[in-house]
Amino acid sequence: MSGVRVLGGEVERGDEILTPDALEFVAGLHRDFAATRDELIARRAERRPLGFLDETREIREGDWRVAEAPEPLRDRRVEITGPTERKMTVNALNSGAKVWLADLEDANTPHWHNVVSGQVNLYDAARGTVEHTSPEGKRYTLRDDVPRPTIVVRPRGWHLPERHIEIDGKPAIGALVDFGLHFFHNAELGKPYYYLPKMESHLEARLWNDVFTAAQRRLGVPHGTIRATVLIETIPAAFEMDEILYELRDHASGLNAGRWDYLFSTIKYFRDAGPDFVLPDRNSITMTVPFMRAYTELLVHTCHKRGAFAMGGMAAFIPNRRDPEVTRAALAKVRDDKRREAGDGFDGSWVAHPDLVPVCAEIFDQEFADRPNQLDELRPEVSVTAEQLLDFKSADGSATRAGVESAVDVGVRYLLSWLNGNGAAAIHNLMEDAATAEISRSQLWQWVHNDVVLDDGTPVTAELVRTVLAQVEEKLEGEHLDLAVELFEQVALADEFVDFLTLPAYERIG
Ligand SMILES: CC(=O)SCCNC(=O)CCNC(=O)[C@H](O)C(C)(C)COP(=O)(O)OP(=O)(O)OC[C@H]1O[C@@H](n2cnc3c(N)ncnc32)[C@H](O)[C@@H]1OP(=O)(O)O
Ligand SMILES: O=CC(=O)O
Ligand SMILES: [Mg+2]
Repeated sequence: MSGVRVLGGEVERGDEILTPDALEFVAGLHRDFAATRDELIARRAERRPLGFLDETREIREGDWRVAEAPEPLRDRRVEITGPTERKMTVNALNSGAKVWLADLEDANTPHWHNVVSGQVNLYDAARGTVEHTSPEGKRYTLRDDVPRPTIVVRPRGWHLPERHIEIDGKPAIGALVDFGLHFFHNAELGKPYYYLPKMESHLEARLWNDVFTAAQRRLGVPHGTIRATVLIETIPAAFEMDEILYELRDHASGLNAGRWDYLFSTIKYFRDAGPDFVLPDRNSITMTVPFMRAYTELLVHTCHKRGAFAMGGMAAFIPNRRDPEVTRAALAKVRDDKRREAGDGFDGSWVAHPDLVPVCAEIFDQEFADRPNQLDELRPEVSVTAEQLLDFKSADGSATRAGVESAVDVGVRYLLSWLNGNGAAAIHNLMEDAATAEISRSQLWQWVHNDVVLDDGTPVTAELVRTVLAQVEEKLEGEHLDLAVELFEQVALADEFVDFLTLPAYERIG
């Protein structure tokens, strides 16, 4: 295992995951692909003018399809997402969903402990041996009377390092650590399925495809065993849906409309582009706003033309078992969201909480009748232009004081949770994770840097944000509060826009 050093501390059963052979496997992927990954990350900073690419016209106009879905991925009508913490792993597997998106990304803080224990839990989950006893003595075991979801793992995006593993003197790449360790230990079970986050181009999809091809060859796994669903959750990727599927066509199983990161990416890409690109308060940008609708319509159309699954996204409303009124409102809103997606042709959707599984199932059951999906809904009438995707003026609403206060409050609370190791949190009855927190802070950055004036006539300045930040700090407490406030100020206000809030935050955790 020359050239590989594990710098992270001991984690229970970590030796079963961080074996010399597994680390050698990850290092092999790193040596082959790190340079390309670095180049592609650097390319992102160019922020080219957006439009459908001339050089790939033949791919868009060509007649090709992705590989047919394997049996465990033919019916994806309800996918529950969640971190790979042990209790939640058991709960997700018992939830009745068709798929569990085991999240090493938006819902996870990549503390070394979470990275390694997440792999332990995934190992046990894949083998049906996961169980847990809570500190209060409650036993969690897998139920025999509920069909077990197919597990689809979401590794970190290309941007995050994993500095607890050093390869040839450099930090490892989070994406290759998460994928590599999972594939190495679980490929033999025949269902290495992944969700791929935050890509910005088909060249990044080509990189994943090359990683998959190499990984399968090295372990003697047949080409095409891996299946990946790509999140279309950045604005540049919306212009390359066909191309992304094409690059991954032997391994592709679908695209997902990751609405929260998509909004974040939109704000980030056009953060300094002037008033036509400024978005109003987060809660006024719903999925029926024309530019968001253009995105989901194009996604369903593209997927079904290519035989790929179109997966819906996350409504952030979550039930509260202690508050029936909150639960009733959340269920109604989630039901509306899933109804729209099912009617638009999606093949299934995401839920954040076990109590939402039946709601989503009911809607898609009705829509599918006796079909396992609706790949046959080709939506030939859909035609989406670049102008429609970029028509941000189509979002009605304004920037408000409540919007500023909520962005600061949610952003700081989320960072506090993240620093404490919980990458997803219920805040004011909404699911908040890395993607939604990115919207909070990037929106403030955009408003401050574009001289936005609130609907009550107040200009949004750094000073205003700092004043609200001080008020929020007063209300909160917790071990890492100072750090959460400091990080929030940096990611919301620093002159040089921070690409991802998780980058500086990661520097500060163990
Ligand atoms: C933008 C995106 O990327 S979306 C995808 C990423 N985000 C996510 O995956 C978020 C997933 N959801 C969650 O993490 C959680 O639901 C939260 C943090 C929002 C709320 O969690 P809690 O406050 O624990 O909710 P609540 O108290 O209602 O939970 C009730 C039970 O359901 C379990 N539960 C809640 N959500 C989940 C889930 N997603 N998966 C598995 N179990 C869950 C809890 O563990 C708890 O179990 P228990 O009764 O055995 O103790
Ligand atoms: O990952 C999903 C999103 O909405 O972001
Ligand atoms: Mg996301």
